[in-house]
Amino acid sequence: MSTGTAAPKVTGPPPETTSSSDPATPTLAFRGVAKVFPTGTRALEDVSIDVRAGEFVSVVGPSGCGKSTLLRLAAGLDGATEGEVDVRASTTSFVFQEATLLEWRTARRNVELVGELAGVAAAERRRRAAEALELVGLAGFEDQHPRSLSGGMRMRVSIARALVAEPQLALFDEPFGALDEITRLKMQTELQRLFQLKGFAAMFITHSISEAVYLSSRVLVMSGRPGRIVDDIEVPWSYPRSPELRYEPEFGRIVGRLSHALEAHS
Ligand SMILES: Nc1ncnc2c1ncn2[C@@H]1O[C@H](COP(=O)(O)OP(=O)(O)OP(=O)(O)O)[C@@H](O)[C@H]1O
Repeated sequence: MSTGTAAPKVTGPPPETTSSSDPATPTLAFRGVAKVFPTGTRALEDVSIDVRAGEFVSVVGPSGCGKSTLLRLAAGLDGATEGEVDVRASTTSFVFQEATLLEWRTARRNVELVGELAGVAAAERRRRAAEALELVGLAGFEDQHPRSLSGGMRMRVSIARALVAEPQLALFDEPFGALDEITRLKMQTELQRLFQLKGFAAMFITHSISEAVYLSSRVLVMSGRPGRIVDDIEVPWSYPRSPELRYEPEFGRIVGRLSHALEAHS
């Protein structure tokens, strides 16, 4: 048994042979995963999750229950102490709560960075970056620096940077947590549209139950630390979803069930 300082225990075939196109094979799978930090903190306990192509899975849970740890394991940024994390994606993108942009680069050059690191030719990089920025509604803002963009626009750049890599798996750690409510609702509408368009598998961490329900095909509820999956709720609506969905009685019923599950296991 390792203490969590070992190399990340992420398995799967080499990238060039991986594919998430077979719906029977999860793009991301946790199998009996536990995580104990060297400090002795037991963050996760017996977590098993499958996320398939075309699934948008949100995770909600009380503060400190291990949600970010779960995402870090999925990204290969840290290793499981017990169990296995199996990633079958040729490309994985990660979107953080902060947009984490390079301030001295324009929006376009922030998005181009992904291609630069991958050795993509300059003209092609530029084309892909322009396309990704247009997708997130930032056409015309390509040459602005992050400091002259609003919080919502900065997050759009961050999402464009994630999508330009054409990920099969996209991991989101509370990306809209720092935005005002109106911008947040707008970004939710945008993200589910992009999800439908691109068809990646998504794991999304949030403190907002209604955000989870609006965006997701499934919502997982974690218990208080050590985090375990205590509920797994399917959300019935197809994509794209109208913003008015939030006012449907069934939407409220699912939010209510999740709230009860959270309260019962906090
Ligand atoms: N590198 C680390 N070393 C030691 N303990 C850690 C480390 N990272 C996280 N923890 C602990 O593991 C537990 C889970 O942390 P994590 O950040 O995953 O929770 P979270 O559910 O994302 O929290 P929040 O909802 O407040 O963002 C916490 O008790 C935290 O203090």
